[in-house]
Amino acid sequence: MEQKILLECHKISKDFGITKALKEVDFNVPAGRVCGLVGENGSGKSTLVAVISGIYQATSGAMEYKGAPWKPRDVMDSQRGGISIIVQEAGTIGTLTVAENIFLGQEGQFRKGFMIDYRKMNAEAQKLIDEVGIEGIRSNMRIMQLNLQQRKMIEIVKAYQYHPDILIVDETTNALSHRERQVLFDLIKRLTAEGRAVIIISHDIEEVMEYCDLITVLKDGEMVTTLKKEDATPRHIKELMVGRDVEEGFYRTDMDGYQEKVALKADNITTMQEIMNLSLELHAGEILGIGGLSDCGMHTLGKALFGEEPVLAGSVTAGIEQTKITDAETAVKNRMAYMSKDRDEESIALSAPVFENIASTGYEVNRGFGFLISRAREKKYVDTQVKGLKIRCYSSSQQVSTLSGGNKQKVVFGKWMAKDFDIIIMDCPTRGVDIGVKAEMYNLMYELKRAGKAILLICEELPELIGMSDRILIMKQGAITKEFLRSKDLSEKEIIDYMI
Ligand SMILES: Nc1ncnc2c1ncn2[C@@H]1O[C@H](COP(=O)(O)OP(=O)(O)OP(=O)(O)O)[C@@H](O)[C@H]1O
Repeated sequence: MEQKILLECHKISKDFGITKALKEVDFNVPAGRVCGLVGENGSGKSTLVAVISGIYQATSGAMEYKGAPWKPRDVMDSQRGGISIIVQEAGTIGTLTVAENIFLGQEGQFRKGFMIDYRKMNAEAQKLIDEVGIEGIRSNMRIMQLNLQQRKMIEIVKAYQYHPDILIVDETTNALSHRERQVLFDLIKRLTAEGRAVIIISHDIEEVMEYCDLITVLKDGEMVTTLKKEDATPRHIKELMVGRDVEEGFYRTDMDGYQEKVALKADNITTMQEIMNLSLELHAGEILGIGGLSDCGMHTLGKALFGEEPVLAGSVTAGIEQTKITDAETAVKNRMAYMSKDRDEESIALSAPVFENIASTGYEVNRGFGFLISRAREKKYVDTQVKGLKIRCYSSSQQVSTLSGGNKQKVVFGKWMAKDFDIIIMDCPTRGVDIGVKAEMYNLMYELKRAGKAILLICEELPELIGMSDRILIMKQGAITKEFLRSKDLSEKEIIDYMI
């Protein structure tokens, strides 16, 4: 049965200076449906939903929502009208409580004379948290006490509080663990059952195929097509996105081993939170995968190994001399590198250009005579990464905050790939990047392995862990529960049993 159309976008265009992010895009959102938006990094997905939700005004084109013209002035205006968005970027403030974040800009409803009734605000926030189905977060906690995925869950509550007719979920699932994803998809099912609609942006094509009724493909700012789920296959969608046939299975296929030499060692380490008496050895030429649910401690482990999280007992040692790693500076001196999962907060300088971000890891190697930096050498250092990773920017002087999400991630990747290191800790390195670039990143990781580098791959995607690792350590409640060796027969199911 044909569904009533809630939102119609006619010929929407959006220019940012010389960048034409959207070119006359037509897009419809029917009631009771989940609409997927897919496309390569920088194809215009976030810009389209930003126009729909009032973050940006379109350069030209028109929208109609429930039969009336739709032109929200800003996000608040859009929320009041019935369209809420969970943005890709971090959308919470660390120093405020969960409840204050949820009701930011809406505090007036809790005013009692000159005061804010925080007890009532906390109770209302808790009610919403419970309604969404989130466990383990209290409304009076400070956001800074929460990890990235928990903060993302609060953004879901923030968007949900308006009981929107259209909920937009921009690249949210890649920040969430399996359990949290389920909470979000349960919420989406409830909303669509009530006749509301959801727009999901995701690079996980299998996820899009599972949950979306309609799938719209964008390419270079243009709408390619909209397919019904029953008419789509993952391969066809990928082909439409990239513009050519995409090979399935882009992981390494070899069964090569790794060297005996230990590059990094954790000996019985315990941290303030999460890690308890954990030991591991990472070898030269090895990709050691670390998997588990998001609260298993694997992200903290990455930080602890790089000296960014205090180790209360036990020790971390690295390099030929097995130097004790107590802080990030010592880690870098011992030829270690670290890519954090929390891209915007911990991995890049958003307000700086692409050039400075990548060049920041190369001051030593790009030095000419004395302390002067060789501009030519530095330019080559940056250009190699921009070209190799196809970072979509009008020039390397573009500010990183104005890049698309996946292109920001490429900057993080490029900045570390440019540097010469022996050991790298990668926490969710392919988060938010499109399939073409993922393949390129996997290739680079394999090249690093072959060159004898030691790679610790912290990852929530089991196919990636299985496809890339020489060994996999599964963690649960801060400890290692199982070790798997590289095998062609290893299945996701076998691993999951040790995660939950
Ligand atoms: N504020 C801005 N200023 C300048 N350019 C911008 C701005 N916002 C987006 N762009 C550009 O518009 C283009 C489309 O970006 P958009 O974020 O919509 O892509 P996307 O499809 O969501 O990509 P991703 O999958 O990487 O998130 C990119 O080239 C991006 O650099």
